[in-house]
Amino acid sequence: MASELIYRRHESHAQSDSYLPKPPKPFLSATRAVRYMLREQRLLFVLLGVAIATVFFILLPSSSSSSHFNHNYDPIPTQYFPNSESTRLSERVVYEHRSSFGSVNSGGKVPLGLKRKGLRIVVTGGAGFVGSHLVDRLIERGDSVIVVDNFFTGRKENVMHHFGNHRFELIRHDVVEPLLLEVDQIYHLACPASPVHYKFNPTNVVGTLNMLGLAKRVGARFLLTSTSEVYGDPLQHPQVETYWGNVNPIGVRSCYDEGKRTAETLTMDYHRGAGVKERTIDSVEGLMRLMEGEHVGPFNLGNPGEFTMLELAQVVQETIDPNAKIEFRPNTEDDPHKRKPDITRAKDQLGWEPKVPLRKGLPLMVSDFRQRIFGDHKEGGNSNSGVSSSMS
Ligand SMILES: O=C(O)[C@H]1O[C@H](OP(=O)(O)OP(=O)(O)OC[C@H]2O[C@@H](n3ccc(=O)[nH]c3=O)[C@H](O)[C@@H]2O)[C@H](O)[C@@H](O)[C@@H]1O
Repeated sequence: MASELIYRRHESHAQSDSYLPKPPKPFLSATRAVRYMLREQRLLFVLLGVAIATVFFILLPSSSSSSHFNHNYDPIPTQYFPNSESTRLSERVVYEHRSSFGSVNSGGKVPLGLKRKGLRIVVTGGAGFVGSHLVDRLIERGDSVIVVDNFFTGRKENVMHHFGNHRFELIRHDVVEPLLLEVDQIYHLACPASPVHYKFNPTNVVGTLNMLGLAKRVGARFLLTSTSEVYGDPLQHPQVETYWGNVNPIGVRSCYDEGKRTAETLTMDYHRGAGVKERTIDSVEGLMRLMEGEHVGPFNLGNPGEFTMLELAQVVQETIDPNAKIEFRPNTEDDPHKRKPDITRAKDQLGWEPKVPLRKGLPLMVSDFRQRIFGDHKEGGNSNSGVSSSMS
């Protein structure tokens, strides 16, 4: 195309004798342009124009990208960096990349390699106490989470703040019925966890079996939250993971104890396929470390601090409600007399140990429940949460 145009111009020069304009002298035209600009302070206006344009282009990307930040962008979570110093540095670099690309690339693409690929994770019992905190952490980390819960003791309100997030789904489903989902990881927490409930509910052996079946079918990593109840009324103190426990198989609480023990058995049976499990949890952090690691078999994740029920009730009075009444009631049959997890394995292999002492943790737990149940954001109110009055 370009060569054709040049050719035509040559052609017209050859044909026209009447008017031959002088070829422009580059030097002359430049001086003419300079003179033009100097005349009547035009140069000043040109420079002013350039300055305004520059300011515009500098401000525009940053202001538009800040709105991208608020709506589209998940910064790489801090836990993926080994220390806080490198975290700050890396985040700053990421934000800078984002703001400069954001204005150019209206599609909002993040440069390859800057964002960790989110996992698809199912959390059964995700509407419960531990489960909902776990879900918060997974969503915060950038994963896609499906909560499966029959709301037996859990509440929709515990996860409602994620409604509208495209990485969150909630399914009302009883895990005793099979379920087919495409996921990378399964946290199996669904369980009637308190004595009030589990006595009336045949254990979730079938639920565990279903979830293990799902894990096997889709090749997902599996984590079962078990319980220290599997140690029964222990004859060994403290209890290490290899302790087999002392459970009355026909007692009133045995449906829970034996149910979880069977769930552990099934998990290990499936593992001789592929699986991970652990016992007694008090920490979402510990759960996540377990899931992300290459460990197999039970881990005690619990607080090895020992106190009597009376001491616990007194701490409740001191830290939560001085007016809470302590009532003495008969113990449930087969209740363990003494229990203390040995957490050496968790310390050595996961680098995990509980960080929150009882006196600090109890008020935190109460205010968490208050917030969930009453939507109450105030600390130290007078309302009795019900935690203290029924202690025996
Ligand atoms: O440490 C423990 O011993 C227990 O800790 C947690 O239980 P937690 O969060 O304290 O109890 P809940 O708040 O009652 O959560 C259990 C969840 O499972 C759900 N669930 C229960 C029973 C059932 O059949 N299906 C089901 O989805 C409940 O609705 C609830 O959302 C774990 O979820 C239990 O697996 C574990 O045994």
